[in-house]
Amino acid sequence: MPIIATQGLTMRFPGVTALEDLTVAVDSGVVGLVGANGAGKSTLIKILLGLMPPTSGHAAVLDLDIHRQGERIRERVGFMPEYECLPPDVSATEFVVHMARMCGLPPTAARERAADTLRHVGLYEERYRPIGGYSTGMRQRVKLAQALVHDPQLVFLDEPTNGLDPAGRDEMLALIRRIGTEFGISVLVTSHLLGELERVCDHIVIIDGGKLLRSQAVAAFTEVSGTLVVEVDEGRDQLSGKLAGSGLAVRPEGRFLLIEIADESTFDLVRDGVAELGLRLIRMEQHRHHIEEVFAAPAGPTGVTP
Ligand SMILES: Nc1ncnc2c1ncn2[C@@H]1O[C@H](COP(=O)(O)OP(=O)(O)OP(=O)(O)O)[C@@H](O)[C@H]1O
Repeated sequence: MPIIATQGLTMRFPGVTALEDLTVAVDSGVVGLVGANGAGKSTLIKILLGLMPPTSGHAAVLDLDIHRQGERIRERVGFMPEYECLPPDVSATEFVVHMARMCGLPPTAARERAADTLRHVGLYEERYRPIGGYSTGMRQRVKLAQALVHDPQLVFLDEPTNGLDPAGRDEMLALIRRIGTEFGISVLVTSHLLGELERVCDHIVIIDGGKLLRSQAVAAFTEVSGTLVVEVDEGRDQLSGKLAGSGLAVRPEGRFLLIEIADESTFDLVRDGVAELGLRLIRMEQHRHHIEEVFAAPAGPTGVTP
């Protein structure tokens, strides 16, 4: 059963079409929704939560109809909004307990769930301090905790890495991956950065101007290429010369040597070359495509998969 399925979903605001004839289905796991600012990501989330009826088309979330079963969808789906929505003068604990109570949990269960969830998202002693004094990273964690506190089957995370520094982004992305794997909760996460979602998602949906550009498993985007990446501690140029002399197509790129894999013997030639020169091999692995490279290339016959 797909966790999300849309059929001809269209949303028109006066003067702007936010979504246009969007038909897509995704299975459980960590799903990335990528698009530039204004592509229609937040609009799609609001429609999927049953908060805003589309102009036309249909959609189901966890097999529940957005037109008729919005309330049941919201019982089973957590939502982390993009915008700032936290009260500054209460603590994270008070806020998340309140949200758990709003979801129908009795007082003791709400307190226990809130404590567990805040710990899972990495908020410890600071959870007793007013939210007003929190960093952006801490606020994002509180928003995430309130989305998870009622133990949903699926969470929608709208731009969770927004405003975070590189270390904060990495931590948030790792947390999102854990939600999908350790906690077993499916995730729909939006970002305008394709590269960061590639790292944590099983499947990527790309929209542009409200239209579906691509929907594909990440593994299919990042299939291994015919290039071998080799890194040695020192002696990169020496090795490059030796391998070229053995008939391999070699080119340096930064600290690495990129070598075209002719056949199985390529691996042996590299191993022997490194050993004969007495170099220290740090890395030898088959290069993987990144999603961004796929998009930089002109669309081939299999380019668009609606
Ligand atoms: N309530 C509204 N009334 C009018 N236009 C709207 C409304 N909500 C969204 N839009 C427009 O619809 C388009 C899609 O907006 P949406 O917020 O869904 O994009 P997004 O991909 O989430 O972008 P961002 O990352 O900037 O939030 C934009 O052109 C936006 O201005």
